[in-house]
Amino acid sequence: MSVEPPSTPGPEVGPSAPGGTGASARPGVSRRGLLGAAGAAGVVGVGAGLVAGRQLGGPGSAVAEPAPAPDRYPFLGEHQAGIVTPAQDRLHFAAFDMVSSERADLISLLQDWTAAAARMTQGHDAGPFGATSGPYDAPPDDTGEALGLPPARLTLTFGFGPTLFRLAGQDRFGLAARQPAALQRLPHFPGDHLDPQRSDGDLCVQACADDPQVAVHAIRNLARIAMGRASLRWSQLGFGRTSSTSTSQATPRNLFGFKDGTMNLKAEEPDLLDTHVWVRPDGAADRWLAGGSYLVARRINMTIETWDRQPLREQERVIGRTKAEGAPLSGGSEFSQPDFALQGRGAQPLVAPDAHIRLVHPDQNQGAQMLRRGYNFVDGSNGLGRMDAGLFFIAYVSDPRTHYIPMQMKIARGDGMSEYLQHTGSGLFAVPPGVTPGGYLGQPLFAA
Ligand SMILES: C=CC1=C(C)c2cc3[nH]c(cc4nc(cc5[nH]c(cc1n2)c(C)c5CCC(=O)O)C(CCC(=O)O)=C4C)c(C)c3C=C
Ligand SMILES: [Fe+2]
Repeated sequence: MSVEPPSTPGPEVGPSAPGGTGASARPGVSRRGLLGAAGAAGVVGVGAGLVAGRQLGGPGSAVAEPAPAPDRYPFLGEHQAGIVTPAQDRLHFAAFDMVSSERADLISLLQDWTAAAARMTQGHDAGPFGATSGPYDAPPDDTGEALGLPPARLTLTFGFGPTLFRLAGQDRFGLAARQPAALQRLPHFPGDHLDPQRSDGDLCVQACADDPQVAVHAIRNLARIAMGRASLRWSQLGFGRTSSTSTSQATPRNLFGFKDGTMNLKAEEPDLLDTHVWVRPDGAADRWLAGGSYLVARRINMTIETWDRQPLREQERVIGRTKAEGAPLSGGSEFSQPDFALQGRGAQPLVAPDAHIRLVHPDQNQGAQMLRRGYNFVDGSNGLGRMDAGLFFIAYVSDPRTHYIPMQMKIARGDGMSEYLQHTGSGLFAVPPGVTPGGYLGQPLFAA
């Protein structure tokens, strides 16, 4: 893995650079850079890279340090990190609206976000000076609450909403001709109770980490950097992952108490990811999205108090799986394929006709699969003794028209689980491919 050295100061700062002796320099050591050595070489605005490879015992020692579990993921790559990356435990998801209508501001924002994301995902402060260095009479280029914290496997995944391309018929940034046909506001589904203040947005950022403070720090600093160009529209915290995205992970549980993520697409299935997650462009409009994906976000409230009063038999009937092991009610163990034809007493199907796993199974959806990456949330209580709780559903798909919308319509119309759900937020975003060395997020979108 390549690593990033502490950044060199910009020329505008001169003697107040970190470690400098200028009268306006702040005392103190520049930041998390002490902890985070690995990095993001070659990214716009970020310094050149070094090669990692610490050895125990110093030069000449024959004993190589055992490879530690990675505490950070590379920022550069063919695809953005945070999609097939093993799902971390915490989420801070944010949607932004552009407040500037200048194309140059959008591009400079994406460049600045690229540089900051490359730094923060490697455990560094958001800017080259850090929270406690730099000009004493200027705001620090990092907010400071992640000082001393490890990278915590932070990933930052960026997306573009339909309104970035066209808003009220207006081509705001000269991008209208590049709006993919699939990138439209999601349709209204039966039972939707969407809050506009928790929906849509020009841009989105999914911050995932194993430490909530690291995820929040990242979003906060991206919002700070965006000031004057984009502003926060809405955001959502998640405290526990509800899916596995790698066979190396145990299946977690959602707030209904059931294992969630058993049949999810996994990083170890590249052929299926090519078919169901990564975009295959079908024309000039979406060519820039090759290697990218679509992110579906749905804030789904779960009436857990009502659910908790249901007998175990009913809970298992609604899901179609056992609560203990997560095995299909047709038999077998967690990873067994359900047998939807198998009947029990009274010739009733063992997996009920309106069971969730029957309705969402690929066989019932023209083979469509998705990579789910959702999180449990509790946003306090409503004053009537009920928690504002649920599942912040995130899914990555190659085309929402075939891989999300028909399935969601089916759930909304006929899934026994819908009785316990209310969709309160929604968004669809095109997720550009990963950043190449020297490039910036979404750069192919702006290419001539
Ligand atoms: C439109 C897509 C889906 C929504 C919305 C959705 C909401 C939702 N799901 C659960 C709980 C479980 N879902 C499970 C499996 C599952 N769910 C979807 C899609 C949506 N779920 C798919 C595609 C699958 C996998 C189907 C398959 O390939 O066989 C499961 C079973 C365990 C698992 O396979 O992950 C559970 C449990 C909740 C609570 C929820 C909304 C709050
Ligand atoms: Fe589901």
